[in-house]
Amino acid sequence: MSALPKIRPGPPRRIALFGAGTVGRALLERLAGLDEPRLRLCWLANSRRRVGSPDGIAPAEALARLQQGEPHDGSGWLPFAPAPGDIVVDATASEDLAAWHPRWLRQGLAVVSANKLALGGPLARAREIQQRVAAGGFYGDAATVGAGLPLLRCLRELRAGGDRIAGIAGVLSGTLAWLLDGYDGRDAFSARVREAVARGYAEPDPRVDLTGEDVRRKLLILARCAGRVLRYVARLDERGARAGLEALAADDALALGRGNDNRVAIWSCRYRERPLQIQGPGAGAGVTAAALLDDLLRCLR
Ligand SMILES: NC(=O)C1=CN([C@@H]2O[C@H](COP(=O)(O)OP(=O)(O)OC[C@H]3O[C@@H](n4cnc5c(N)ncnc54)[C@H](OP(=O)(O)O)[C@@H]3O)[C@@H](O)[C@H]2O)C=CC1
Ligand SMILES: N[C@@H](CC=O)C(=O)O
Repeated sequence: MSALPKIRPGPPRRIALFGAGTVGRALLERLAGLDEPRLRLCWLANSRRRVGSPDGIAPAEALARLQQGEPHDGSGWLPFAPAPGDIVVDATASEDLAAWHPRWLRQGLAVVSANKLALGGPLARAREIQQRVAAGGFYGDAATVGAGLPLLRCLRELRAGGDRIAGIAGVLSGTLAWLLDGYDGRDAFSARVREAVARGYAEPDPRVDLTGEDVRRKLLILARCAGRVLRYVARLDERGARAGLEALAADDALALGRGNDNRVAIWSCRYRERPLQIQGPGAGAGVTAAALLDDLLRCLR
């Protein structure tokens, strides 16, 4: 058994915490119990109010101080000149704040996020975050998938060891797992959903859980971490027809198209080992109108 890693000694790191809901409050409780002088809470905001103090805010008093705080516009702007070593914690589900993550990293700040919209959102943003981390930035994403289960860490360690991730399957929604576990249809499902919200399992908007959007975000984060790309693939074979999201290896034939490309592989008696492939823009007025004109001209033949 190895010894617990030592936390490096050093000056206090200032923390700016965005979000004082289920997760933000639980973090404040943990900070209050930790009594770690090197983590100094200096800034706290919810969507309406903010409170800041360069000398630090006692985590146990932070929520009471937030109630008296000044109005907050919901942006990720920090009221102090950010210094390297400062840490921003995003415990919101705010798209506006997710857009700040690359900007915070550019400012030299460390970012710790429970918000899945940064790594599970637009590709350009996720890529910039990955590039900043590769260049030495710190981005803590453990809470974004599995609420801290060592999933992303495990994938990274496998890949660092030269492994190639061939597939991932999982039950990734705590809310859906809890809603379906033992449900016998006797109680109203809506009452069960309300209880999942009260238990703090659900997203700020529980429709994000119920529609599968939360799982899609997590799958995207996992796929990006595993070096795979997501494509919505239609398959037709002797087992039947199906369509859905698939995580493909980056060099998979179906993953290579760009933009609005359709890419189709056809297996036949003739093309048994390597499929015949057709690729090109699969949507747009110009190409569609040209196809109509092709058919019109064929009528003349
Ligand atoms: N609950 C869970 O088990 C888990 C949650 N997560 C993630 O953690 C995040 C937070 O979830 P949870 O705590 O349950 O959600 P809550 O709805 O309980 O809390 C969200 C908090 O974010 C605040 N907020 C929203 N927009 C802004 C903004 N622009 N600036 C500052 N604060 C803002 C809200 O303010 P206000 O109070 O004013 O509305 C609220 O305090 C989500 O991204 C979720 O996906 C990740 C893993 C597990
Ligand atoms: N709403 C999410 C919370 C964790 O990410 C879930 O139910 O899994």
